[in-house]
Amino acid sequence: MHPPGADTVLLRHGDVNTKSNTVKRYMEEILVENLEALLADRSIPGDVEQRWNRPLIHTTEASVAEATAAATDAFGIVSASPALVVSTEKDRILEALVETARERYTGGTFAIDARRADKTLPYDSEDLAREGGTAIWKAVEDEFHPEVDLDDPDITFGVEVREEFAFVYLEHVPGPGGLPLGAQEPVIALVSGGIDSPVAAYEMMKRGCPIVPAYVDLGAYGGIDHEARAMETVRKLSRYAPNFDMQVYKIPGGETVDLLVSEMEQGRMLSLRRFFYRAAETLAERVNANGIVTGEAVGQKSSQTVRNLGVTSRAARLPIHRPLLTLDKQDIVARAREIGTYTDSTINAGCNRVAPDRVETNARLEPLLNAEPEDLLERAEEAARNAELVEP
Ligand SMILES: Nc1ncnc2c1ncn2[C@@H]1O[C@H](COP(=O)(O)OP(=O)(O)OP(=O)(O)O)[C@@H](O)[C@H]1O
Repeated sequence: MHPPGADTVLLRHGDVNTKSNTVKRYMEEILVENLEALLADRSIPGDVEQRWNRPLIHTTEASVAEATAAATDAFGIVSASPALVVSTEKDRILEALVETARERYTGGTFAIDARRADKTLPYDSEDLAREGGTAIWKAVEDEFHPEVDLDDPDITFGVEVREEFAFVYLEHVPGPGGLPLGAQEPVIALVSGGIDSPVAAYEMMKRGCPIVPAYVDLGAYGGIDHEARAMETVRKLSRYAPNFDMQVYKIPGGETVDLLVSEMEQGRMLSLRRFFYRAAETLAERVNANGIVTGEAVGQKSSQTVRNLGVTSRAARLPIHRPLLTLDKQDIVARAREIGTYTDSTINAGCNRVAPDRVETNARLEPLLNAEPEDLLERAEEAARNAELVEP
């Protein structure tokens, strides 16, 4: 809900504010580019203005809700408020509060949340809260029984007074927080189309890392549905990053999977992980990426016991980032729903089909190396060199 006449979106960032001025300016520039790309991608009219601490989107009242929704998909944005912009004169602000209350207040408790960045003005935020509260009260008391509740109001009238303008708004729509996408170096995201890996990729994007998606084609153990699902999740992630290339590297792994299934029993899932990591590392060298991200979480699967993660991780020298490491499955599912990558049907394909009846939970490196094909890692390197780029 926004005040009548609201045609501006007031944006707040969080971690960007903790940076030195030079870094902050750099990150704000990236943020503005990303916001512009999100608006353009969704055909929402609007100009983004880079402002110290509070970027703004100037749009139309008809598009202000859509612009707010797009802005709260931008990594780095903590919250956004569709706002009416008025001059910093106190009377003009009170008038805007009254107009907003007349149009939007429908009874119940209310509060005013007033902030003033410009300390040279002849009034302070307490004056605004007190006089604004009285003005709203008078404007609606004939029709309703207004009541002030500062702790848990039904409606909050926000006022933020900055150097040149004051903003009046009714909501703080939460954004993802984090850092603007592109503020960090890219990482290879191993995506399987399951529930976990898209969430893990999203979490790295949230910290500013562009992702280079990589899907390992498991041959007969994967199949067209498996691949289609992986591509679908990348498409969903790309909605958050319209100005970043999200083509998928498809790494051929079918022959190696067949070999692992025919030659190994207990440790085969671990050797398959080693194949993934080494292939991802080789791809990282090829595309100048600086890490690998997976959707693994401690103990979620037998290949994800701490011992097994320790053993399999030795296949790569690059760091393997596991942003879901300590999350419970239900939290990951909730996150997947929030970001739109959740899929509720399961297909019997991918790693589940490769898993042997008796799984290894307590691997040791030496016996695993002795059991797996001698050229496993060379195969992974070659597969990564042969990876083809496909449109998700
Ligand atoms: N075919 C694949 N291509 C690329 N990466 C994969 C593939 N299969 C698995 N991975 C990566 O390995 C991780 C562990 O896979 P696994 O199937 O054991 O676990 P998971 O927790 O069920 O993951 P997901 O839900 O993402 O499939 C995945 O999160 C993903 O990062």
